[in-house]
Amino acid sequence: MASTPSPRTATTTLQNSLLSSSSSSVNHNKPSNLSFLHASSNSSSLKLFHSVSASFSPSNSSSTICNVIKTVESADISFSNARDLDGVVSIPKPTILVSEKLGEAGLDLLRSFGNVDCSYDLSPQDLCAKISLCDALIVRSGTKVTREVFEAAQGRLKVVGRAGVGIDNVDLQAATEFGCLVVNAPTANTIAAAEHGIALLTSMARNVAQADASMKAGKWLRSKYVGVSLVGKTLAVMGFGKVGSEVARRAKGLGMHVIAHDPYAPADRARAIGVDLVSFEQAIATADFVSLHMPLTPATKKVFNDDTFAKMKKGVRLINVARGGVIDEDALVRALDSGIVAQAALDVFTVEPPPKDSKLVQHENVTVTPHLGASTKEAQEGVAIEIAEAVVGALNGELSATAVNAPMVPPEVLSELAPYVVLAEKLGRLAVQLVTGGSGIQNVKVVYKSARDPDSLDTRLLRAMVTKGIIEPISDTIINLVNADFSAKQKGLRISEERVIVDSSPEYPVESIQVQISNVQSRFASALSENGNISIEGKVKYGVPHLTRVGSFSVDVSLEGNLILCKQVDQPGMIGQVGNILGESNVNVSFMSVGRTVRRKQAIMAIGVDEEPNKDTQKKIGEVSAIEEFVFLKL
Ligand SMILES: NC(=O)C1=CN([C@@H]2O[C@H](COP(=O)(O)OP(=O)(O)OC[C@H]3O[C@@H](n4cnc5c(N)ncnc54)[C@H](O)[C@@H]3O)[C@@H](O)[C@H]2O)C=CC1
Ligand SMILES: O=C(O)C(=O)COP(=O)(O)O
Repeated sequence: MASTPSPRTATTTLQNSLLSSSSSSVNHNKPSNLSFLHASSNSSSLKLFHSVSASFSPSNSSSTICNVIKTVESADISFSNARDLDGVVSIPKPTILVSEKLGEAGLDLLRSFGNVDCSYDLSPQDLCAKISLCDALIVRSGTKVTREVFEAAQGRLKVVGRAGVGIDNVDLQAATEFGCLVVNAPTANTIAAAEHGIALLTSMARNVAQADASMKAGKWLRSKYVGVSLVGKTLAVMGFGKVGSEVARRAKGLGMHVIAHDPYAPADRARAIGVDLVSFEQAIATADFVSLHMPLTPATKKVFNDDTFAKMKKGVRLINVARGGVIDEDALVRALDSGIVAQAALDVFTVEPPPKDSKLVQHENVTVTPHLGASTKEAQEGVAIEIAEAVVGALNGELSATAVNAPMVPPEVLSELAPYVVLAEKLGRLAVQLVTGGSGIQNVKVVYKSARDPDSLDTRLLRAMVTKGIIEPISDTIINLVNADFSAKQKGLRISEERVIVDSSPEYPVESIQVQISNVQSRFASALSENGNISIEGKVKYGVPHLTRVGSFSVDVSLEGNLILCKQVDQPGMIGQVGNILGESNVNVSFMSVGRTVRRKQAIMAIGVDEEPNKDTQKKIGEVSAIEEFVFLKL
């Protein structure tokens, strides 16, 4: 193949980084699963190969690890191959479809790399019709990138770029199944969203939108639109992440007393800007204003509902620039009608756009904006550049720090580590559930005992899976090998690793994995080791992950289903008593293990259960006199 690059093509870097000119198969050892461009040496025909990537969702980690090894060859790429006059084969430019308005600087960057098709307001049918001619798609929150879109792409779509934070409009599972990388731009619109939150807060307090509408209708209603002052009032920031902390900082500047609720934010980061982290109940019961900045996850869906509104101060005011789905919108209408909520200012809605006759939108005490949080010139330029760089990088086959669905590990490493990957995630998931809400997690240490030389043990995937286990239950980010470190850093989480070389068989990559979380309180004090850290350890036995240590106690339970940990006085009959209570409420016990430090003193009982025991059953377990503490953990 000729080596002179054509200036009219965008292929130089592609060729340099990805082109495998002599092999006819995908190079699995290359630590990238994006696109491998292969030019056959005896043919001018260019083919694009996709390696199917794995999704590491908790429910399917082991099966998809096997899938990752599968490689499929796509059809010939459809942009035509061209030869320059001097005979140099030029690879056609990729086509990038931009389906929503994107800043010019980002578009310029994309145009310098590929053919850019800006087609806004496409119907779902039109999007599906176009997508098979596109290598990349860039969207904001208005385009639904559904399974149908990936199906219609017929294997050509390599990357979807979300020019913003929330990726709830992209079917990530489908993207992963179709081998399509999804990247987002998580930082460039933080300030814009925070400023919009403050704009809604202040304009709501002074009835700016309502007064403006009434004047335009020819009225002069000075006494109707008397507002409320902000100084000295309490603002509860729900979700103390990137946007929430910037809102808090600004509200302090307005003279407000700011508290925040975020079970996973470090208290010292809040204290540094004069904000107290409090419990959910305390936040909603004491606030005059409540501003929402948490992600939409199963745990936060409709978390503001009839029950929570009933616990709020009468006359509370609510701001939402996060996601509409965290509020039960019907319950909010009821709370507004009853006066519990005096006013609400909303930028986001469960369905966007909301129905024209939405009672919430039409309510006279509600101020609305059409999802404008990220819509400043500056944020849109920033987001556009951030996403354009990520998409171009992905088309070049580079690792992306903001990839949300693409693990990149050689298949042979994956297959060997598969059971340890499951163990690592489960240990992370267990460890985070042992932390008392509100403690804030900062330091996590993962200790691998292994007989292997450190150089021949690649722990990136294991570390990523521990990180995934810790972060996913508390965020809407999907963690994988690519974004694990980035996400941990974003959340102020320091994950350190230690290798302990043991004298056992190097046939197995890892003997045990220990996860330690330091400087936190535990819901289960016995999980604290002598040095005060939450510490749990697991091993893989016959291919199945097992929990082998909790704090200073040895146990041996396979990590399947759910787990109850009890600390009790080591005496006869304990297994029977707890087993009976579970049996009476039809909770099936899959295994039990008792570990103790000293005979007839304290012991830990680990009980695997298929079903989640209800509150009554848990209460009964807690009432067994010899049981000192217990905790229910979902695996
Ligand atoms: N309206 C708009 O145009 C925009 C909306 N957003 C939305 O704002 C939200 C926040 O975005 P970022 O600050 O960038 O995300 P982030 O990930 O930095 O912060 C989210 C915080 O919520 C916390 N959290 C998780 N579960 C929680 C719970 N149950 N209760 C309280 N806190 C909880 C997390 O620990 C984290 O600190 C997201 O939903 C995002 O989609 C972001 C940008 C623009
Ligand atoms: O970044 C986010 O999460 C947003 O909600 C911004 O949405 P947008 O890009 O303005 O449609």
